Amino acid sequence: MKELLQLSGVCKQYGKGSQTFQAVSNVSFSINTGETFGLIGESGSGKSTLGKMVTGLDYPTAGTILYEGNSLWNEKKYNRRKPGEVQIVFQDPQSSLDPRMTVQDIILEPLWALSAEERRQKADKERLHALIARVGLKPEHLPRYPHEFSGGQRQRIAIARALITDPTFVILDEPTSALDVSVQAHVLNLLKELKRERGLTYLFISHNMAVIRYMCDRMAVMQRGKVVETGAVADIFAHPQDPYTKTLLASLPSLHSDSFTSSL
Ligand SMILES: Nc1ncnc2c1ncn2[C@@H]1O[C@H](COP(=O)(O)OP(=O)(O)OP(=O)(O)O)[C@@H](O)[C@H]1O
Repeated sequence: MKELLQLSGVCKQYGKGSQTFQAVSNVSFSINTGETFGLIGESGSGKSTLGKMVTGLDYPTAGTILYEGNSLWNEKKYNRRKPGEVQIVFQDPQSSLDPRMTVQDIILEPLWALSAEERRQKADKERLHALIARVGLKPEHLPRYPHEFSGGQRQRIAIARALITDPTFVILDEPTSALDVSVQAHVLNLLKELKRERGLTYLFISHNMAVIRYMCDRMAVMQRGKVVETGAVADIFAHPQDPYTKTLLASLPSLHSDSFTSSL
């Protein structure tokens, strides 16, 4: 399998002098083209920080991140080889969508990173309508504002926004954690279908083992900034090695009985 993303010895330290904090410590793993790679860990374990370093929102203080073999960072400078190729969907669509922008402007906004010619092509009305229909929205939604929508609909807007540039790699940072359990399953299934249809590769960040098992091929377990275990999801669920992974799995029986797993 071809490696799309390779992280080697990645660190992120915040602060200066005696006030430093190591949010990510010496993290290494690879993500293959076409897979969904899960990143699980408790709150504050460094998952979102890793996602931000891959999308260019924050720089690593040590280590390398290669995308298709090329380094994404040169010191603090993010090398955007093909703008729009890597996109991110955040956890909370309430705060990640600008309340002053219409749905249409929100979805089209990532196109400003592209060339004028590409922008014209990708902003084509028929293409936009096909995309919003695919994520479960309607043309009459386009002139409206985010507050007029439910949490699930807002996350569909965020997904359309991430896909408008035709990315190859999408980071899903707790994409359904803020949603009602019944809505979660619909959005997860939509993400699975979109991946298949578009040949996407996902980095799926979650603190929910049931969601990771449902969505991912391989996974890494993070604790306090470090990766404590990496492997195929089926293997880790069958034979967890690290005590922390075992603790996470021990919490699963209660998840089995919740309406998330029964609604899938
Ligand atoms: N800009 C920042 N400055 C200082 N510390 C930060 C900054 N961003 C994150 N941190 C700290 O780094 C640690 C890792 O945060 P991160 O958001 O990556 O964790 P997480 O695993 O994604 O947690 P959650 O599931 O709660 O989002 C946390 O202790 C957080 O407080």
